[in-house]
Amino acid sequence: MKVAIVQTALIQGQVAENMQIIQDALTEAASANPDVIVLPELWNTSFLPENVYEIADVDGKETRALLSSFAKNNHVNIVGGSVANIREDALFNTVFVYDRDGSEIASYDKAHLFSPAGEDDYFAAGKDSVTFELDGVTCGVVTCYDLRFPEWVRELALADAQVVFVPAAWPATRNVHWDILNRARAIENQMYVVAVNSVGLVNPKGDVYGGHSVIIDPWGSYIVEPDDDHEIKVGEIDFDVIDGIRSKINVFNDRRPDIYDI
Ligand SMILES: O=C(O)CCC(=O)C(=O)O
Repeated sequence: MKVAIVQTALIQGQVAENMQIIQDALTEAASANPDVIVLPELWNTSFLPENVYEIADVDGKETRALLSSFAKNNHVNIVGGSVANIREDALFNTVFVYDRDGSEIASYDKAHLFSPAGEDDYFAAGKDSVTFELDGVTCGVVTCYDLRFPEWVRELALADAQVVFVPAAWPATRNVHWDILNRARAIENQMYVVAVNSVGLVNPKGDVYGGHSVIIDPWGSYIVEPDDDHEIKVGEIDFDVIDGIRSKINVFNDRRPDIYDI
């Protein structure tokens, strides 16, 4: 599975400009002929303008139209990062996923809202973990702060996810956490992690997003290395590597849910 990840800067609160940035990035990514394109978190509004509710996509209408037609026209799967999305008057941080026919095959609402930045003042939290099939491979998605909750990613592994996608808007000041947590989730769940962060935008709180988007294999090795360039990155996932590690050290056979209290 060839994966293209979009590590780009966004513009705070400027939905039309961000739409254009993402449309251009999709076009550039598609030129590498990938099987899947992955976008970062909250690419329509960025993280987190005060007027996010006013400028959010209602029922994901604009996002869905763009991603569905791009997926269909380019015959490519898209894990659509996330967008600020209003559903029944509540605001969610939602990932939409499309297959090569442009059909929406999944949507995921971020479950762990980043209260240190007040995300929970604006957004409603999702409560369902989600897996979906891309070209016959079971995949899952978590969004940014969700990465800090290993039990949430473990649920996806136990649902047989071979790849977990992590769209994010993760500040550069905590790149160390980001790097280590992504690797840990890949190693402990013996799966691939594809993590896609924005880069460079300075928001009103003074955060600079760190990039360091990566593809990590189940051994913890980088298929795409972390850096802070503004660019599309491409890497190949080899599913035999999952079988390889699980045939040597299989944590799923040896785990002891019978003695865990959580
Ligand atoms: O956990 C972190 O350090 C960053 C999380 C975050 O920025 C987010 O979830 O939007």
